[in-house]
Amino acid sequence: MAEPDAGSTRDCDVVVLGLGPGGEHAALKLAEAGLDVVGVDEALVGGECPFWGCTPSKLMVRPADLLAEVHRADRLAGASRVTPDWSLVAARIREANHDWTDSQHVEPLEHAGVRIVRGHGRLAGPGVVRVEREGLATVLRARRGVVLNTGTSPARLPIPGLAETPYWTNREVMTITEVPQRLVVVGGGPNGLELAQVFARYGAQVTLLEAASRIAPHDEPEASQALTAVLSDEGVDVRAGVEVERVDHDGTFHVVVDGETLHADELLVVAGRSTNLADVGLETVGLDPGAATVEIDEHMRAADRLWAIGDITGKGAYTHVSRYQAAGAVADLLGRDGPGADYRAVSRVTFTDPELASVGMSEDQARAAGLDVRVGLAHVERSARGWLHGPGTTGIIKVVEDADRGVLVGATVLAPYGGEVIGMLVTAVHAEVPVERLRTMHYAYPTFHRGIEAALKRLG
Ligand SMILES: Cc1cc2nc3c(=O)[nH]c(=O)nc-3n(C[C@H](O)[C@H](O)[C@H](O)COP(=O)(O)OP(=O)(O)OC[C@H]3O[C@@H](n4cnc5c(N)ncnc54)[C@H](O)[C@@H]3O)c2cc1C
Ligand SMILES: NC(=O)c1ccc[n+]([C@@H]2O[C@H](COP(=O)([O-])OP(=O)(O)OC[C@H]3O[C@@H](n4cnc5c(N)ncnc54)[C@H](O)[C@@H]3O)[C@@H](O)[C@H]2O)c1
Repeated sequence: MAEPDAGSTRDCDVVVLGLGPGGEHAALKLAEAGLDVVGVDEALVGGECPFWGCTPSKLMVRPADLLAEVHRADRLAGASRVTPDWSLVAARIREANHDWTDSQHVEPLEHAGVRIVRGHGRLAGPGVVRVEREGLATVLRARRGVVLNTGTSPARLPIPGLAETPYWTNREVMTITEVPQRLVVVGGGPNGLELAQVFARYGAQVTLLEAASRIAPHDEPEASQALTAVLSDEGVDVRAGVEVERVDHDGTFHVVVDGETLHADELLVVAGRSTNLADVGLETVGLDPGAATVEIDEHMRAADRLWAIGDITGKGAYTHVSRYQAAGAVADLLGRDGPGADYRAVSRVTFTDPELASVGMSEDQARAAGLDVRVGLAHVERSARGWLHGPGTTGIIKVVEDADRGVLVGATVLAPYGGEVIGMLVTAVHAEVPVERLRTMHYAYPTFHRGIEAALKRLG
């Protein structure tokens, strides 16, 4: 469908400003429901996840895990040999995202009737969006309202010298064709952990720098500790509680950390994200333009004729949260009754090997919320399946109970397939299944999820 002429004014039912995973889904569903929808994006339709986030990073994780498995085969199956070849990884990423073009995202939208407008969009009052491209402005007037889904960008760290160097963010690293020999990674969150392990497995000498006192600082300390041991065993130099004082580049990166200078061929900074809210006209709808996130109610309403979804809402910077909120906003825009958004059982998975998965509250968060907390901890390597699985098996399962109510409010699984094992704990937290019922159910032998029974037995 033709793009509305730049320089024109156009009426429609809904404008979706920012087409990340949530915006894309909302635009599609609203158009399929018969509304006249305009979708606006200044870059690639589909957002961060398919082009520079989830998909390419997992296309790196999968082959890196295979390399590790082949090495483990030596001890379990027989001598094996593999020659790491990054060109296969790079080619698969390029193929998956059509060489960083977005026709595979645009076509289904246009097929459903969504009109795509390219350019930088700003709110210009309730239900109005002004899009600018190459000096021309298009004004979109939405009868029902605007869905805001502008997402995030890599946080800019105020480290002296850094901005003058050609360091990598998640954008550049997804396009590389060669693995550097020496890599420094700044940030020990999900991004840094996944990528540090990938590059170490592909032969890079990796140093991982985390400012907090431990990597994965938002996860359970037992998981951080176990994951630190895993990465260290694989040769990653894990340094937590450190400060990067300065960065210089003269063909080589020189990274000053607590007085010591590290030298690296590449520097990857994945130390958090900033929401894209500074220049979207929040003030024109009565919202604070300096806010880090947009406050929403349980139907994703943020202001008069404005719905907000995705990372900008601060409810969990994950693709599945963005899609979940999109579904809620669509239902509200279409006047359909439905349950309000519920974030008690948001799950998240860091795709290291073993996978670090969690749901709901950590022990510290539950205590801070004033709950009467009991925790149970089981070690994966001490379980039957852990022992059978052999090398590469380490981890924990930790459950957090609200003892007053006798239900789980959170859980963490660090284990092979941890992202799958967490599934039943998500159900337990979401549906508030009584711990007594969880304790008396069947757990197949010998599975990883059987470790949940062991953790439940230790609640105390
Ligand atoms: C390396 C990496 C790995 C990740 N891995 C995972 C994972 O495994 N699982 C997971 O659940 N999540 C993962 N995430 C997070 C996930 O990518 C995001 O949560 C997801 O993309 C949802 O973002 P969003 O819907 O808020 O919008 P985004 O994906 O950020 O998209 C926002 C869109 O809005 C556009 N835009 C912004 N401002 C404007 C404007 N003013 N005008 C017009 N257009 C605008 C942008 O161009 C962009 O297309 C990862 C993130 C990164 C960086
Ligand atoms: N598997 C997944 O679901 C997945 C994977 C990657 C990213 N993500 C999402 O993307 C978002 C961004 O991930 P991320 O890992 O880039 O950010 P993050 O904010 O989750 O973690 C960044 C880490 O960098 C550290 N840090 C900040 N400043 C630092 C400094 N100056 N020096 C050293 N360390 C510093 C922080 O303490 C933190 O541990 C996350 O919110 C996450 O939701 C999800």
